[in-house]
Amino acid sequence: MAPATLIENAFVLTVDAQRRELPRASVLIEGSTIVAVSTDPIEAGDAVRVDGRGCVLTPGLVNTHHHLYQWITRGLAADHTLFQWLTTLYPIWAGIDEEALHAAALGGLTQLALSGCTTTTDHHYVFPREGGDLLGAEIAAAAEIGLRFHPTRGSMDLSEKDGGLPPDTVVQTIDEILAASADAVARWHDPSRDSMLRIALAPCSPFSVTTDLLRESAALARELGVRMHTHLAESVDENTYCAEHFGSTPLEYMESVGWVGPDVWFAHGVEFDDAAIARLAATSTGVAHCPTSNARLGNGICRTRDLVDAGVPVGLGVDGAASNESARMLEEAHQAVLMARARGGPTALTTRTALELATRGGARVLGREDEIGSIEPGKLADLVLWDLSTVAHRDIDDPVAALVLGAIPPIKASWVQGIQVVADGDLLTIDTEQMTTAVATQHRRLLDKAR
Ligand SMILES: Nc1nc2[nH]c(O)nc2c(=O)[nH]1
Repeated sequence: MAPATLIENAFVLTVDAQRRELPRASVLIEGSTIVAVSTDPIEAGDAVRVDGRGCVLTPGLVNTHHHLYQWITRGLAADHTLFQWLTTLYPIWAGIDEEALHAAALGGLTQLALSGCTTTTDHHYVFPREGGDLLGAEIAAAAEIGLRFHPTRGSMDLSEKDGGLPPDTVVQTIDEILAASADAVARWHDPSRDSMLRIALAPCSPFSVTTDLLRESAALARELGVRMHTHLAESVDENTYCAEHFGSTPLEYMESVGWVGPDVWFAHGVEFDDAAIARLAATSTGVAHCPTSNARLGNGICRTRDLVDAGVPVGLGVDGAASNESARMLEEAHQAVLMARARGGPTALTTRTALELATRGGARVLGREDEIGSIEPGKLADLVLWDLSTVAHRDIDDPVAALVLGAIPPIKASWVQGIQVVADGDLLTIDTEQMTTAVATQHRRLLDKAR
């Protein structure tokens, strides 16, 4: 068990139910859990002491949408629409294998950890025949880095020849997908309170999977007690596809196949209309808002204000690094504010709401609001101590403004499950130089394979 740790004299943004902000407070971690939060001195015996002066302590950020494999295909199809971008990249992604995914995941997870993320999901949906144990490779990477991980067993079964978007090389049969999904849950899913690893099922998008796969994946997920995730309402082209193929909007289609409820979350939701927002709220279906990716692909701006006002569970997501080359978690809070205000004016999203979406909002989307997402006794010790003493931050008096509107501050320390992962801006858990070399090698290898 990790030694007790006392973080002292930090500005603590609890993001708890009262949204308490404690200018000079201490937090005591014992084992995996926060045991005390106080503005009075905490008796901590021989706990390791961390000086939080000049720093702000937040809950660890929760990333609700990613495609880690894309770390090794950044910067391609830079000026394309979503459908053009996908059809350009599918043939390259068709070469992904265990080795490539392991390196890519280490790269993407490092970027997340160094931008304040302590829990991330991943939507892995490309399973080429010769790829090997792909989910196992990214699960190993997350364990090496030490992040709490919610990977999804993604899937595609509708290729171009059957009216879908992807080529034959990257789709599987329903039987293969369902067997692999059940196997992934049996091998890895840990439903316990302090779980570091939970699996969800995630057919890719309305234009890359069959209706049967959606129905059967939902039935299997509910039988196994795991969550469900997919891309939805991301672009106008997807609206057109759903209108032409199903005679409905994306959400009407998903609802018709059992895909709404508190165990479902959708990535993007740019195109949700008033009726969709009302249905999402009524069914407690979650949304992963990915502002940078939506802008990078020119898809538009999600109606965050309306989703939040309606009571929809909303978290933030960096999305894959092929559509968000930066893929830094705190940056999504910044972008969420900018995009909401570009769409809805200066009051459309406050900096504090953006911080909430990045923390307790994401925890709710992943069904972990009782365990992570705020700083309070009894919650798991997933914490980030941001150094606001730099020239970029120290004269911004409001720490939330400094964090959400300012440059991404260095991380003095972060903890996942009470174990320190980052110290003074560097990962403690892996050799980042070695990782950088492996990423470059795998990037080259994957592009060469596609030639
Ligand atoms: N932003 C993204 N949208 C997608 N839709 C789909 O089917 N795949 C993707 C993806 O990788 N990124």
